[in-house]
Amino acid sequence: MPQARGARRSPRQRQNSKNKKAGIPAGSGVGGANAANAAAPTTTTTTAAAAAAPPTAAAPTAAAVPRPNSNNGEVSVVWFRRDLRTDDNPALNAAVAAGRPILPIFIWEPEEQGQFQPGRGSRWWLNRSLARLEDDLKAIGARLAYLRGTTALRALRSLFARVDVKELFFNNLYDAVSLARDCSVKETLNNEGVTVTTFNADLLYEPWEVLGSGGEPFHTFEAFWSRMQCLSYAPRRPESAPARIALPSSDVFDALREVACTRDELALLTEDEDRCTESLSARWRPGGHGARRIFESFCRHALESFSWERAKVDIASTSQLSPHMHYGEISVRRIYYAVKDLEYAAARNETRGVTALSEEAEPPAPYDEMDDASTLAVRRRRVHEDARRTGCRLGDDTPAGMANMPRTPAGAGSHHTAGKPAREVEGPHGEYLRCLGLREWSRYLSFFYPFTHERSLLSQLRAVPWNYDETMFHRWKMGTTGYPLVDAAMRQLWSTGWLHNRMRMVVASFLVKHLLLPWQWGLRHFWECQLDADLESDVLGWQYVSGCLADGHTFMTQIDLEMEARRFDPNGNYVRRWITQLSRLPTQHIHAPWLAPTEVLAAAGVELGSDGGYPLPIVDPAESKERLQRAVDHLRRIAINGGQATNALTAEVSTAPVPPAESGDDEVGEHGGSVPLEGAGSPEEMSNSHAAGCPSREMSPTAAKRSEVAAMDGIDFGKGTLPPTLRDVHDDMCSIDRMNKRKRSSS
Ligand SMILES: Cc1cc2nc3c(=O)[nH]c(=O)nc-3n(C[C@H](O)[C@H](O)[C@H](O)COP(=O)(O)OP(=O)(O)OC[C@H]3O[C@@H](n4cnc5c(N)ncnc54)[C@H](O)[C@@H]3O)c2cc1C
Repeated sequence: MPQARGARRSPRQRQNSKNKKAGIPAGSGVGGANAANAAAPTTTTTTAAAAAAPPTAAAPTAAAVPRPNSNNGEVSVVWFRRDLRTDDNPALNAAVAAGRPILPIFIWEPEEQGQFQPGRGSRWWLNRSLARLEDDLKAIGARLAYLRGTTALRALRSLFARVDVKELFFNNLYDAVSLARDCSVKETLNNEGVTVTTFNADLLYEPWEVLGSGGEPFHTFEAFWSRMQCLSYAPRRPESAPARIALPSSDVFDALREVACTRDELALLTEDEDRCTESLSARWRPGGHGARRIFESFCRHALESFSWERAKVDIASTSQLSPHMHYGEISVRRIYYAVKDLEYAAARNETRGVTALSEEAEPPAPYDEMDDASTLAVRRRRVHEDARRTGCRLGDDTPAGMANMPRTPAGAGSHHTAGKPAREVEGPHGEYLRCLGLREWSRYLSFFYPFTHERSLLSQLRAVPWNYDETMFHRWKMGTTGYPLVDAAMRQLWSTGWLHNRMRMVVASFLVKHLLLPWQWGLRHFWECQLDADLESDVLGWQYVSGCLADGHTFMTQIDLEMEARRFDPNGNYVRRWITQLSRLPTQHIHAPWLAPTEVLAAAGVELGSDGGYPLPIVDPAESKERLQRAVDHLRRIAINGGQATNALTAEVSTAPVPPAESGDDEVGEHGGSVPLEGAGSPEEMSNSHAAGCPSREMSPTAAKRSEVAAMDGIDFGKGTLPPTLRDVHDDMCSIDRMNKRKRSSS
């Protein structure tokens, strides 16, 4: 059927035309969507998607990089980024396998990271984590070199001008900033005669391994998670650290002196910052050893009760591994297999320690791998079966393409959940594995929609009439909003650099829905303070809470602060811990001190609203609801007017009330994501592309409620324009404009 003018192309069509431009035959799978391609190394192309895709031994075209004069011997360089570990580090292991002496490097290029250069908390962590990595590398005979540059490419080129580097190895990252940088590094260096090889060390599966039946990316967590668990092969097994690394010759280190510096010279923290962050050392132990210790202790004490206690904020209910995981000090595959191992042992009534964490104690039978040849054959067969089942087209079925595939087949006895629907196979630690799934999802979203750190995924949310009130923003940051739960969390964030997920959701929702401040402001503040500041997870959290995602909170619903407080801090211990002014207030008033009788306040020594006392609420709940309602009306008018923004915010008074507060059960991604998405094109087009990829699923109660409200209002706030491929990063524009153009052209 001929495509209507202006009609939206399917992801497959887009991919094919992108491939065509890059000289890749249609259906080859590059940058696209099939399991065979997923794990196979591919040649670098010009897209950001390709930045994360490992290249094959692509014949370098020209040797344009200035080569060193001295003949100091060929070396391989391993570029450490957010994989600060020697254990399960595929880039490091591949460099060892290449057989040359190895030079491990770290590059500090904050200018290149622009507004997303690491904040105070994150730099504190990085500094200490690098020190631990130095030790770990020293233990296997290697020396970490530090480079400083305005861009990573410049730093690498100045190194390559002095040292004879044959090959550069690094592990993939998926945030928008890294994707763009890595793409240019790969392309330039490959063209200049240095082979660049990259690996997956951050995820269970690469984003392009988990796609819908039409090869399109998912846009709801449930669909993604179900598909991920249905893949017919398990995530690749973690690899041990190399026993020994060959040092380059002393000439190399002499040459290095001109370009390298010490960790102190990187000046990751100013003196003032270093002083301010002293208290962090008492609580956190950055580095691989600290990560393993935390994880083991979590497995022993909290994993068992994680599924029902994880929402409690007044106890250590979660693993608190996020900063360790952000810097890759512990591999997600180690964690995954350790948890699976415990599940498996529990199912067989065995008592087992966290064996997968210890390198000496490799897990027994079910994890045992087959020899390489049979593994490859099994994997190849499974990929074809998978492709047949899901309707995916396979790319080149070359041995080179298959060699890099995950190696644990999901055969009988394996406790990977291959081939079964997600819900059926969730074991006792399913909730914890879901958290790892959310982490994967955050990278997935960032990879396929790399504009989400700036703009809402759902396009109509880009027109919110925000209340740009800096005083309110300041009070939110300082924890002086007058709402104890919010203030306690903001003070905890300020002083410890870490927050429980529930609290992140509460303060984020308060900023967006109660104060109507832009979520990007909140993200910036989080970015500066968090020890675990992680662009992909941060974006996922903020977009989820702000109503920017198809399966997140809706924009029009406010969180019920009092209910949250009573559910997750029932005794007020959390508030008392962080707001000493309120510590003597009885529990029944601790979450709403403005409602407490004067004599109770006086007895507890609480002064409300005075200098030095606890502030009165920054906004009246009723007023904030009205303001949110006006914003919703505004968005509704835009949608009804076909995208024409009107300034008369108060001209029409909607009869639809702001829906009741959301249930406290909403963890990120918990809804089941069943609201269908619709692109700017017709519903028919969409059913051919996006929706077709999502496995059918039951509608969750929240989603059903939301659809009901939307139907009453005559508008579906779950609908939006989702640019389906990376191409949209480059030509994405406000979808309202696009919608108008399309309307004009069709009329
Ligand atoms: C507004 C907002 C901002 C956030 N910003 C960040 C951030 O900058 N960095 C960050 O790591 N997490 C962020 N999160 C996600 C989540 O809050 C943290 O990952 C979690 O609280 C970390 O605690 P934990 O290690 O004890 O997690 P656990 O519950 O023990 O989970 C284990 C691991 O799974 C991953 N994980 C769990 N939940 C999520 C999630 N919702 N999204 C992504 N990964 C998850 C983390 O790596 C975590 O360490 C944010 C959430 C929200 C709502």
